[in-house]
Amino acid sequence: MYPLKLRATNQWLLSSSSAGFHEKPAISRNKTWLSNNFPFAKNFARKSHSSLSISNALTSLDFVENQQTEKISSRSAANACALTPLGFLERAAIVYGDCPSIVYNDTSYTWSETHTRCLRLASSIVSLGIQRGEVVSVVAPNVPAMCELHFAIPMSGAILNTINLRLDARTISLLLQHSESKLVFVDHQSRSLVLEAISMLPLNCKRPTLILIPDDHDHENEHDHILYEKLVEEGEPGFDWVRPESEWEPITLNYTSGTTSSPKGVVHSHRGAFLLALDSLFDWSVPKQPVYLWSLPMFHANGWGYAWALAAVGATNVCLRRIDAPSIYEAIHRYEVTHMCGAPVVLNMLTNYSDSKKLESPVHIMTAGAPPPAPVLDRAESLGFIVSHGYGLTETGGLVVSCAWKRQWNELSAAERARLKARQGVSIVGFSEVDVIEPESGKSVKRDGSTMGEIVLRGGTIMVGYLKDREGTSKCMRNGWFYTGDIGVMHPDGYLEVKDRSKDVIITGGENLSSVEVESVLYSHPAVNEVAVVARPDKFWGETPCAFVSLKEQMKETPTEKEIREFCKTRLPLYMVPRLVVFKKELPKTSTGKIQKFLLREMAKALI
Ligand SMILES: Nc1ncnc2c1ncn2[C@@H]1O[C@H](COP(=O)(O)OP(=O)(O)OP(=O)(O)O)[C@@H](O)[C@H]1O
Repeated sequence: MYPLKLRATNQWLLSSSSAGFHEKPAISRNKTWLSNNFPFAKNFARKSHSSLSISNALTSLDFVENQQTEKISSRSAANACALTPLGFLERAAIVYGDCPSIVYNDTSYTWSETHTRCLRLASSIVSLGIQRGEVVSVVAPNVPAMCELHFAIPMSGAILNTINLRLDARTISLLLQHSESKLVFVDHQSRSLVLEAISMLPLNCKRPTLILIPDDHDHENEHDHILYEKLVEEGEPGFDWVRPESEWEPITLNYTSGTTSSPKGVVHSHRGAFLLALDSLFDWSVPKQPVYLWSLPMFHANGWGYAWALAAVGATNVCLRRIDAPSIYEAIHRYEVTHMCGAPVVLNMLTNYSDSKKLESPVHIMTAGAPPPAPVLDRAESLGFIVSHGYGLTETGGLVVSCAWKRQWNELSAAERARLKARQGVSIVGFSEVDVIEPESGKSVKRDGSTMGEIVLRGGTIMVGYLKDREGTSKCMRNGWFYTGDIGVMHPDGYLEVKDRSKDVIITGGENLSSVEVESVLYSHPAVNEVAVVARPDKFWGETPCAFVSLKEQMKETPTEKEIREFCKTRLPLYMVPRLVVFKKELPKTSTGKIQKFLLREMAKALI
């Protein structure tokens, strides 16, 4: 376990030998931090002088390296400035200064206003006593403050921690305690939830200060708290924001969705966030000044990195408090939305919405977060959505694999196009590598589209590590790879396809069965709304597939279990056909919209 010291940015991942930490001279701390985290810094840690600061360190390191290699210096203060996505905002204020940055109900700002508001906020956060490297949390939906805080918090030198507002008070309390959060920005609708979470903190834990983000019309309870707009008003517009001294400094702490286990605290650096933001724009071919609808919660991995990336292209951020089909369609129409992101569950919701009609202009939608069934992709495209498909984890900062589309595929039938698009694809250009490996040997599996193995990744956007969890970090980051815990196949054309999470694979009669494949077939049934296939213990086969199905409400005739099984029998080998089909009104989901298969597995077990 890392005893977390968040007070100085370069202390945050120290090893447990930090008992005498405060007596150490600054350079010694920097050396420990650098050498703990970055292999290249090992030389520096051994050789550098004790009076150097971190920013000098890189220059000094090269100086030492260059002396050894007698090469011309390649890295200097002029070219080794820390990469950070925060600079996008300064540029946006110049290039797109009078263009819309954020729109939400009756509120709208320009990029110049957003820049000034973020500087003011950042200076107020510093005035509240927040130090470089301390954690500041946000519990809010996709409202303008959420966009601003993505810049303002790290511009104050603090680490941004967005918390999923659909969590319960107990979990939020645990996250606040784990992150040692000093300040919490709270949307007025989550106020009582967060107060309850704070009341659950252990007595010896210092309570974070609460900043209320009120609604335009709701002034109740305002007097109890520091108000968001007050921080904006009182802050310095010309604040010299706190730049990272090293690009490896943490910018954000994101907790995973908790689909398979308790949420893990994933830390990303300024460097990782910068690389991901630019690469994501490039990979999706996002043009300058798109109109982007915030249908993906920003609290989910910083909206897959787009919370920062959109400033680089001067986008209009269309904020949305409620994420449901009528609100999304209304916003698309009203603001002439060009781009949006959403998990497959959102695509499914949009395509099953009874009032949905063909879009007036095409909308680019990026989907990820769970396997998108081919029939859902097909339906979305027929409505006028241009769907792109990406794959990533909280640990990768956003989407690092995507189904790069080939022009010749446009000639194929709609069903074939959807089948190809349901594959996760290839590494995005600026990332490094994706592979599927045999667990025992670590060798790449055959590129035959059927041999399953674990998906591994490497690239500049992989997290720095899990907070206070050295063991968990080294478990998934080893042998030069990040181990995803996802099972996939590699197709002969080099495209990856996710088959399951390792915990969700069903082993029946010794055969590995992909629940995702069975689900995809069930999604093509006209009466099926949502489906999840899980393992059910079986004395003879070990496990058999059990399908949990929710049906579309508007169906006049509902299918029977036998009919659903017959439907599968004509499309799947017998061993993949669910032995049992359970109809449910709704399937249990995590707060990021992922079906909680572990709960369904327990239900399936109880059905024996
Ligand atoms: N395009 C995709 N297709 C299939 N699965 C995907 C896709 N994109 C993401 N995923 C799944 O989502 C996972 C990443 O989700 P996230 O980081 O939000 O947390 P989580 O894994 O759901 O939560 P926890 O790790 O706490 O269980 C991936 O490991 C993968 O299983």
